Amino acid sequence: METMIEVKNLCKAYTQIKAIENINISLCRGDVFGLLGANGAGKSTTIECILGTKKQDSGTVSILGMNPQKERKKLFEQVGVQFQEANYQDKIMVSELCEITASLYNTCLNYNILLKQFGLSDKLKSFVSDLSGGQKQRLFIVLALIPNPKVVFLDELTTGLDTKARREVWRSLLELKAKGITIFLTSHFMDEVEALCNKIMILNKGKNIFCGTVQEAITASPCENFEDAYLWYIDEEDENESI
Ligand SMILES: Nc1ncnc2c1ncn2[C@@H]1O[C@H](COP(=O)(O)OP(=O)(O)OP(=O)(O)O)[C@@H](O)[C@H]1O
Repeated sequence: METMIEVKNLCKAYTQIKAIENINISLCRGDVFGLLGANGAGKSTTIECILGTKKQDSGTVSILGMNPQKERKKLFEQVGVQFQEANYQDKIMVSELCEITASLYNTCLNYNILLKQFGLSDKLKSFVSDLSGGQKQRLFIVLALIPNPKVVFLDELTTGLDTKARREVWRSLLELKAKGITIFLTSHFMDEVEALCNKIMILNKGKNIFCGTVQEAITASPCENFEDAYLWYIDEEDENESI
């Protein structure tokens, strides 16, 4: 199986705390990986170190066989990233933002098709600033997909989306998975993780406390469903710490 993302012994500390410690992740073509953990567990730090926008203290990262800090330009032709808060000028239309994004890449998908897929066709001539929170979130996923990436990073995938929009995003992502795209996502919703991810990692205070499939997580816990199992892992860890 072709390895798309390989992270070895990734560590990063800030002045006050060790944000992540010895994180190892290996993802193949078509994997949908969910990085889970409470607020402050270290998910964003992990993603930023993997993308090379933060420098790790130690450990190595390879995406599509490239070093994200050294081969940025070449690598990011093939990697899509969903930004939580994009920096765009105030009065820009959806079509203009898509056009500008497309102009950054050598090869692109037709953004009109992507907008349709994510239910935004009728917003083509709207200002981005006039979109609802959920519409913006979907637009950011579209922007991440414009370069026709082999790997996409989606941070807090469906935060702020209504039930129907979430289901539509899931459906679109499963289509991407079927095409062999590797998806790295973070989410606070266990139903979403269950529906999409074939591999998960639970972080607690920067440490990997579980890595495997959703089913393995349930089986290795005393719980019957994934959300209970997730909470059990985190509580278990916190209790061990306080002993
Ligand atoms: N620039 C920074 N300087 C100092 N500490 C930081 C910095 N960024 C993050 N931290 C700390 O590192 C820890 C991990 O933060 P991180 O943002 O990676 O967590 P997260 O899992 O993404 O959280 P959330 O779900 O709230 O987005 C937290 O304790 C946070 O306070």
